Amino acid sequence: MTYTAIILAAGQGKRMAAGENKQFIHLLDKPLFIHTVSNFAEDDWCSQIVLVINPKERDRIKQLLNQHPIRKPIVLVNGGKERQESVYYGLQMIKDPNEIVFIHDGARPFVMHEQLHELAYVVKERSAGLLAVPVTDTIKQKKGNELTTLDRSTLWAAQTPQGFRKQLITYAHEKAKAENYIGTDDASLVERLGDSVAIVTGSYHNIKLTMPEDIERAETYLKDRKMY
Ligand SMILES: Nc1ccn([C@@H]2O[C@H](COP(=O)(O)OP(=O)(O)OP(=O)(O)O)[C@@H](O)[C@H]2O)c(=O)n1
Ligand SMILES: C[C@](O)(CO)[C@H](O)COP(=O)(O)O
Repeated sequence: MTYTAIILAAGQGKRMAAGENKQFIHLLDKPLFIHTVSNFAEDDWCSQIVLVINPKERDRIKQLLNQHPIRKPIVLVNGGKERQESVYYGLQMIKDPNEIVFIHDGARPFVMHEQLHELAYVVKERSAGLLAVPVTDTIKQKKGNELTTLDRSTLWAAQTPQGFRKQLITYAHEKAKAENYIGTDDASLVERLGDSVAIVTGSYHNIKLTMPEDIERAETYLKDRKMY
């Protein structure tokens, strides 16, 4: 079985406050996005990679890809202002409506290949799925001054990759766009069609590097070399 990976790297990394897109932060020997792209390139089931980038960073990205050769075809695509727009532009590069497409944050370098394969099986059967983990904190909802506690046994923290048949996720994006809906992930766009999305239990190691504190944790994982 094979899939196409859309890897998103067109953000700004504001919360990381590195003074530039966090994708360029060096984790030990390589920039963050190179770790993520290499991880997918090393998965035999990944047939091609669509890397979504900020057009202003194209030259720098190409230079870094030359310095760190990737053993899979890579298509570079210009992203948009919002993550959702960036995904949409990435989807335009895939022609086969039945293709299994994994949408993945460039900021998550540690997803394990076994989980990619589990997700591919699920998408083949069910058309839509994502990696997620049960939340471990108690989650409070604050509306004005009123605090309520959500039932933790029903809560999952969504990760990426999120996988779909190309036709389904493209339709979900087009509908969201037409209705000015912006979701924080891609699965939510399919959920609002009334379609079901399957959960594959992921790993707590599949972190998204978001805040400065995440860098130390990521380097520890890389030193252990247990992650991929
Ligand atoms: N317009 C955008 C915004 C985000 N992303 C990508 O989507 C992923 C998840 O987004 P996030 O972690 O929020 O990254 P940033 O948007 O860069 O971070 P911040 O929200 O802190 O600015 C990242 O790999 C980011 O590069 C993207 O391709 N295009
Ligand atoms: C898609 C995602 O990684 C799932 O947890 C998350 O919603 C992305 O959010 P961000 O604010 O764009 O990082």
